[in-house]
Amino acid sequence: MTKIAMLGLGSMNGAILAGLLGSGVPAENVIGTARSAESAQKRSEQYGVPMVAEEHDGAANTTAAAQADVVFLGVKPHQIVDLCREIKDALKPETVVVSVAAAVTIDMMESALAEGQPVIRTMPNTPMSVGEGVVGLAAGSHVSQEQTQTVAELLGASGSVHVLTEDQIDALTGVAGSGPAYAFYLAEHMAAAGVEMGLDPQIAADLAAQTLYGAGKMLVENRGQNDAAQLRRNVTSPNGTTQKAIETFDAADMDATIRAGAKASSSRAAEITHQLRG
Ligand SMILES: NC(=O)C1=CN([C@@H]2O[C@H](COP(=O)(O)OP(=O)(O)OC[C@H]3O[C@@H](n4cnc5c(N)ncnc54)[C@H](O)[C@@H]3O)[C@@H](O)[C@H]2O)C=CC1
Ligand SMILES: O=C(O)[C@@H]1CCC=N1
Repeated sequence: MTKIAMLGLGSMNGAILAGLLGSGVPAENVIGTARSAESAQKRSEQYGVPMVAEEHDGAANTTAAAQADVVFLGVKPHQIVDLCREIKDALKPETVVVSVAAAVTIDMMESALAEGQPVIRTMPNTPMSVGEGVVGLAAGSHVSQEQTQTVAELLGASGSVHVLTEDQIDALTGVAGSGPAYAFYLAEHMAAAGVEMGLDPQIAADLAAQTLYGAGKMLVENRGQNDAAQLRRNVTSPNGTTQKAIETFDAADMDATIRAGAKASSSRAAEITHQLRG
């Protein structure tokens, strides 16, 4: 069975790991690393996988990477290239290096690794932790179809996988990578409105959460039949309550604001790429 190393087991790698474990990958086939001993201890208790802290063992990343068939890089974008350099000589030639980082390009990683090392750039989102994620995947120059398939299958257990060209990854970041935050933002403010109108905060939060969950489920189950606009129209009675809410959103240009926000996320990814190139 595929041996997996998760270097930098924080929020995003943790979300992927939760999905992997939920899909039946045995915990003993995974090894994780974190910077601090405290964080390693916490993640080990959370997921039941062996963890090594860089703070305790300077060779934590190389030791973990050397054992793996697939290595997930889950550190911050500005740390990815250094981490590639660090593990370069420890990797088996056929080990696939999978980055989850925004903005770090395949060529940046390939240049920091041994010639011919397979690299896959992904952009996942945190709902992978509950098996409902989205992940975009772009394969580097030295990745076989079988290797892409192996990684797509690992990730596919926790969400829908879209194989894209690398120049489409930033767009996916703007819609889906950052997207859960847009939904949480909506939930925050729907609940706040409920509290302002006199509801108990816990009840208001539950109403917002369940409404977004139910609406999301309807969107998914109606794919190919009724799109988001049609489902919205189905809720909107002429001259009724929903119409008033949507008119209020339109008057504030919320449609344009949401598009601008998603594009700003995508542009920020491109800007970070530019900064990382120096
Ligand atoms: N949080 C999110 O929703 C998403 C994050 N990402 C990407 O995931 C990456 C990580 O982001 P988060 O998980 O949010 O950050 P995080 O801070 O939760 O996780 C980073 C982890 O890396 C560890 N770390 C730092 N330096 C290390 C080193 N030298 N060796 C081993 N471990 C080290 C830290 O201890 C921490 O556990 C970023 O590159 C980000 O672009 C991608 C999609 C979504
Ligand atoms: O905010 C970020 O930079 C990361 C990448 C996509 C979602 N979170």
